[in-house]
Amino acid sequence: MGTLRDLQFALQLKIEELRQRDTLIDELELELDTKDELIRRLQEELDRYRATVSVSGSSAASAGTNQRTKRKTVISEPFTLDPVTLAMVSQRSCDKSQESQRLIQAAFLKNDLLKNLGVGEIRAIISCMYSTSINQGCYVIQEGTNGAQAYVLEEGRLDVKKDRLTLVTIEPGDVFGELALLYNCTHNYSVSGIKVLCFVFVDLRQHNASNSFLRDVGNLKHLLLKCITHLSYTLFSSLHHLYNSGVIIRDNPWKITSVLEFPSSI
Ligand SMILES: Nc1ncnc2c1ncn2[C@@H]1O[C@@H]2COP(=O)(O)O[C@H]2[C@H]1O
Repeated sequence: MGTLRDLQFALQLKIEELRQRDTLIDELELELDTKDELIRRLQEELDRYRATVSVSGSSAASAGTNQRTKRKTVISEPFTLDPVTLAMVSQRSCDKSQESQRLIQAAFLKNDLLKNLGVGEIRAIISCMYSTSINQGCYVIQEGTNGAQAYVLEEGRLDVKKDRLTLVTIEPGDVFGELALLYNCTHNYSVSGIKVLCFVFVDLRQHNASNSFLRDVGNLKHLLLKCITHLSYTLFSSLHHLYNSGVIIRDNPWKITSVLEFPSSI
């Protein structure tokens, strides 16, 4: 049987062993964090690469239906969309030419709020968008109305107005109406034009599930939230404040520097 001194010595050895293990765990956790970050960046790179490949030229379009179908099922991590839903969405797609799809995709990729979606997710949304035309002198969006839809302009020109004053002009390939939709508030600006063609992106949060098409694609509402989670909280607060006080924020000078989770109330 060991003496008290032996036991104390054994205890110290154990304590030292535990300390070394703690240090090792800390190091491994750090390494894991670094690898997670690397994976995230590579995933972003991959998404960007896939988007570029699919946007570039019609040669990709002629590469065969099989390849395209396969690409449609690619979903970016960590925001996953149920593959079954995505498949159903794709099958029920509203027909669009390759050219229109490229125009919408490019519009999404140059929009600060939408560009962080994965390429598979952008395609899922595109497949649900439908085409509409606006007659001469019509308002596409009226200031103060609910943000139920967002649009991509296909043809023509539109004016963004506040108190009848034109602030900016929307060109083909621009997304508009997305601010009220994503901030879940009313439009702060009116948008009107002469003879335009738009693609409409419906807010799935505001439709009841009785419509089977919308019920099937109901999961896409998470994509809207994903757009918002890609903005830092500070940036969002500033934008939200400016947006609600009627200041133009679309061409904002801020850069998105970090990715933070939002409180669930947003
Ligand atoms: N500089 C701008 N400032 C604010 N809105 C703009 C600007 N340019 C285009 N818009 C669009 O005009 C839309 C009006 O409706 P929303 O406020 O929902 O979203 C707005 C934007 O999509």
